[in-house]
Amino acid sequence: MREEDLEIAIKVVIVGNGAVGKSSMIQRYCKGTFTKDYKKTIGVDFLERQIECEGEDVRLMLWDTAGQEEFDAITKAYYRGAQACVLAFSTTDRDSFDAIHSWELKVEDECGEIPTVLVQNKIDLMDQSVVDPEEADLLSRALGCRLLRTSVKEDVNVNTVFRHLASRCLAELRHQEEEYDIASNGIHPLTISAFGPMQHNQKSNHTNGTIVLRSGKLKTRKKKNVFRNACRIL
Ligand SMILES: Nc1nc2c(ncn2[C@@H]2O[C@H](COP(=O)(O)OP(=O)(O)OP(=O)(O)O)[C@@H](O)[C@H]2O)c(=O)[nH]1
Repeated sequence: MREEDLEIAIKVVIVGNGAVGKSSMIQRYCKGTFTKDYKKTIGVDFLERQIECEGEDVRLMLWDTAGQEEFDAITKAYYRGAQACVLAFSTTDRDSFDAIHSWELKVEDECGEIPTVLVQNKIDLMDQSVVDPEEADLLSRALGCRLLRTSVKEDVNVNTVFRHLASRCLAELRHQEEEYDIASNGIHPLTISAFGPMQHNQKSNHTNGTIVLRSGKLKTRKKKNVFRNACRIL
């Protein structure tokens, strides 16, 4: 098998309070649809989309998690193995903005530091905004991630969110591949593992018929966890 036959798979988790528009964002991105009805997510949901990014075939696996606290125990398990994260809040919901730090901590607890984007959704309702634009900018700077303002309803900036994350992940991957080359004189040690909710120490598994190859040994950096879990799939 040639390296160009391989595809890069990125697991992205979308987190944030209930009703900020997480499910709508994933539906919009993967299916091109939008519905006004609110049906709260029970536990987790999953959709995927294939894109081309910087000359690479990338499969984005988008994990939609319930924003309601009652599902916290279930959803946390699904953060594991994620390589990127969307932190979402709503323009019209102050609590959802105030809760961003705690969502960030929950994800970091399970995944370490991964490429993240802060998303302010529902900007079509800017006239009802309860979040000062400067506050949102400050928060994104404090988190060290980019802020993107979206309207899933009007399809504004949704593609940019996922393209930005894919691009950040590819940069991390390239960086880590360079580190391998140096560390292993060009020999890439690989193990096989499955994506999805998995234990930190899980090495080999098979779910949904998808095989994910992952690097067996990475240079460890403090809490940096991009692509420690999975990168290229058949
Ligand atoms: N005006 C407006 N409404 C939106 C937008 N995005 C989502 N909504 C609406 O907001 C409501 C909640 O959207 P969901 O996508 O179900 O929210 P969620 O974050 O997945 O909620 P949970 O599943 O409870 O975590 C729905 O009625 C959507 O139609 C947007 O950009 N603008």
